[in-house]
Amino acid sequence: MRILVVNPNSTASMTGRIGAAASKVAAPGTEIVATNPPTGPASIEGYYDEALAVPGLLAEIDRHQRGGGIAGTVIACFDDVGLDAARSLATAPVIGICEAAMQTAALLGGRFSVVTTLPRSIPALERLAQRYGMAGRCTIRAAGVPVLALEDPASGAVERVRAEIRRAMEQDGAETIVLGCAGMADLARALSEEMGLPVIDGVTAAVKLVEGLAALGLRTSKAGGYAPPLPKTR
Ligand SMILES: O=C(O)C[C@H]1NC(=O)NC1=O
Repeated sequence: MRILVVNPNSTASMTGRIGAAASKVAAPGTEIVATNPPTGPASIEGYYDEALAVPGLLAEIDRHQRGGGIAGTVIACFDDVGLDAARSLATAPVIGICEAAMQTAALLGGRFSVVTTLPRSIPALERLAQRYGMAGRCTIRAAGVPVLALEDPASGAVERVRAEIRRAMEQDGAETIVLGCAGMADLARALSEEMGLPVIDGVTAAVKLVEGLAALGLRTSKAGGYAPPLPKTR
């Protein structure tokens, strides 16, 4: 099967790391097609960037869907940007990494903490926690690093993520940790071992969810809100 993993921001190096993390967990026979829009925000840090990223995201999904053979799509941005629109456009399942990570955390423990990048992203993620029924069992924190600092090994960003995870474990009673940025996808396994508790990345969790849904032959329902977009005729 082929799984489309779309990084909605336009930073190709981040897409490369996301695609590599996804490929590492993909089952034999699963091909990961990692892509990003050619234009749009280089990183998504708050509501304005989210809105700007949606047209490019939908164009990438449409382009690859027309090519055929896509078993499912992962929206590789922790803000789950454009998720409902993408589910309306797509025929196969569409999984946002925030929803995938939070649902996975709920299967592995009680309270969990999300560690994202900047404080300005926290309100949007709190809204998603409400939407996904997780608000009562999660704390959302920010490490205070710009998204693109994760692209620079010399930035100290990973150290700040580590320190915020430790604070979550000490202060929040976190039983699991969710990495709140697609740019952290390649950190989860090492951090799980280092911290001694499950550290969950939404990219890899979403890939396995898509594989499972595809294996069950399940697709997004078109019976209601996710019905295909209507042509606009006057
Ligand atoms: O705000 C964040 O860190 C999350 C989000 N921004 C982005 O460009 N990719 C992300 O996963």
